Amino acid sequence: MLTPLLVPLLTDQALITIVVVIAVILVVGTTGLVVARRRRAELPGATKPPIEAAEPQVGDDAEEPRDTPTRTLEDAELPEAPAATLETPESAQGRLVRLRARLARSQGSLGKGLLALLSRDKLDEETWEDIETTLITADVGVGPTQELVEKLRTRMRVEGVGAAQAREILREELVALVDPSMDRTLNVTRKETQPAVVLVVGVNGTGKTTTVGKLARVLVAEDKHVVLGAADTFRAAAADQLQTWGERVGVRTVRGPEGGDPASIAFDSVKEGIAEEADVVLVDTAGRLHTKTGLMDELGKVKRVIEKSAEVDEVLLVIDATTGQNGLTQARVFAEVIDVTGLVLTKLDGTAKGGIVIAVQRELGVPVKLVGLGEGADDLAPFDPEQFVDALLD
Ligand SMILES: Nc1nc2c(ncn2[C@@H]2O[C@H](COP(=O)(O)OP(=O)(O)OP(=O)(O)O)[C@@H](O)[C@H]2O)c(=O)[nH]1
Repeated sequence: MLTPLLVPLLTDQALITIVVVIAVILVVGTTGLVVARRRRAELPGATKPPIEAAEPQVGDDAEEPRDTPTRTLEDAELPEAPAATLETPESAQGRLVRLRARLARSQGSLGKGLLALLSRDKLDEETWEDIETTLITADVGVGPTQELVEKLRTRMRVEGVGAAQAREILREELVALVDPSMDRTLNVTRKETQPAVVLVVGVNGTGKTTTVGKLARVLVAEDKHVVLGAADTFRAAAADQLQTWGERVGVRTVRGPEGGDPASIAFDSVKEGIAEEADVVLVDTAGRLHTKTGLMDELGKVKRVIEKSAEVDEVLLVIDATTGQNGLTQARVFAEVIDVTGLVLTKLDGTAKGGIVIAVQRELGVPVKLVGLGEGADDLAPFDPEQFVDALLD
């Protein structure tokens, strides 16, 4: 410390030097304190965006010494992975019973309308004409309508009139018309060395992809090992849509590039099914206008290519029940290019024209095996003639 006595003894130069030294010490000290505080404020937890590290140059020291302990996986906090919860699909049995109310709601005008007419005290010509109109309006088709009216006329004449008889006779004749003798079993049983292969076809928008997804759930509920083939390479979102359906129940989807060759994806999915020893491979195909010959021919190719490695056990044609007579025309054209083994009638919940079940079976001689009764994941049911007719008359 300089005393007032010593000050006069120092030269001006020495005095300036001492003042400068003291000033430098003060500046360095203050800066050090500020830096230390800032560092503390930047410790983890601060929400500052990360600053991109400048490339290290030759001679630069590494920021952390090499002996700093490396954080192990246990130490690092990882973001929590979303739990992959698989859904448990409803078993196929009893689905139609659950969906009966929905069917009754949409088809009420057909069943209950017929019943009301038949229960009249007097069945005159006008009433029979009304019965015919009700059936035709519900898309039963001209042939089956005339057949049914003929039978009802005879039986009502012989067995008498009245609400109770009318209901019983109508029920029996409708069931006969829907034909319970047709084999509606889905061929989804694995053979010794290969999975069952199901090809799903139809016009765009009828509900093919949705049906494949729903069907996968039906099969998973039966403990079957399923592989999905996304051979709809035409609609960009179809493969994603299918994959999402599969992931919900732990089913793998084989897919290819957008716009790729559907036949090669179908082939790959069957190959995968064989390798995984799957029970069933479900192949979704692109929707196509039945009027476009080239696209229709492509379907034949898809089937032939699959058959190089496995038999195709089911070709399910998906028909949108709301399209009425147009659905019938589609069915006819598809049946010409590929052997359809079963029909799926979708959107029966959205139309009163349930008579299409009868008409389309007649047209193709192929049974309706499944019906779609809503957009819900388990709203696809095996078709049962008796339950169907009961729902109409409820
Ligand atoms: N209400 C109702 N909607 C259904 C049913 N089945 C399918 N849909 C709906 O119909 C629409 C079309 O279904 P998709 O499965 O995409 O049809 P797609 O035939 O695969 O269509 P493309 O790939 O364009 O050929 C979707 O909105 C489905 O939710 C059903 O049974 N009832």
